[in-house]
Amino acid sequence: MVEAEGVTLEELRKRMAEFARERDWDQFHSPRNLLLALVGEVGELSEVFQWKGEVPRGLPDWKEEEKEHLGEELSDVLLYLVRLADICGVDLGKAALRKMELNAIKYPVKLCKGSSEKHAEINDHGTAAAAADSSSTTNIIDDGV
Ligand SMILES: Nc1ccn([C@H]2C[C@H](O)[C@@H](COP(=O)(O)OP(=O)(O)OP(=O)(O)O)O2)c(=O)n1
Repeated sequence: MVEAEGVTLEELRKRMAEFARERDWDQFHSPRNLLLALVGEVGELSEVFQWKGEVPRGLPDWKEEEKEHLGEELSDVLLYLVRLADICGVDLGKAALRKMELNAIKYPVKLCKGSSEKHAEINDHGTAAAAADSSSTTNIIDDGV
C-alpha cells in the first residue's frame, strides 16, 4: 500500500534521485534526455484522451482501469518534470509559487473574472476601460511582468 498522504514535491524529488542512483541511471538523466522523456509521456497522456471527444469533469463514465491508467500517465509526466527541474537546479515548488504570483499580477481578478481571454486582449480592454473612466484606478498591466 502506497502512503500518499501529504506527499510533497521534495519527497518526489528525493525518491526520483534515489531511484536513478540505485540503478546507476544518473548518466542517462541529462536535461535533454529528461525533457524528451517528459514530452514522450505527455504524448502517452494525450493518448488516454484521444478520440474520446470532450469528457465531463471527474470522468464519471470512465472505468476504474482507465482512471488508473490516466493516473499512471499523469504521474510519469510529473515525475519526469520533477527530475528535470532537479537536474537543472531549479526549486520547482518555489518556482511554481513565484509563477502563480506573477500570474495573479498579469491576470487581475478585476479584469479577468469570468473571462478566458488571453493577456493581450485583457490588457486592451483594461486600457480601454481605464481611458473611458478617468476616475478608474484600473491597474494597467505591465508586459514586462
Ligand atoms: N530511464 C528512465 C526510465 C524510466 N524512468 C521512470 C520514470 C517514469 O515514471 C517511468 C517511465 O517508464 P517507461 O519508460 O517504461 O514508460 P511507461 O511506464 O510509460 O511504459 P511504456 O512506455 O511501456 O508505456 O519510469 C526513469 O526515471 N528513468
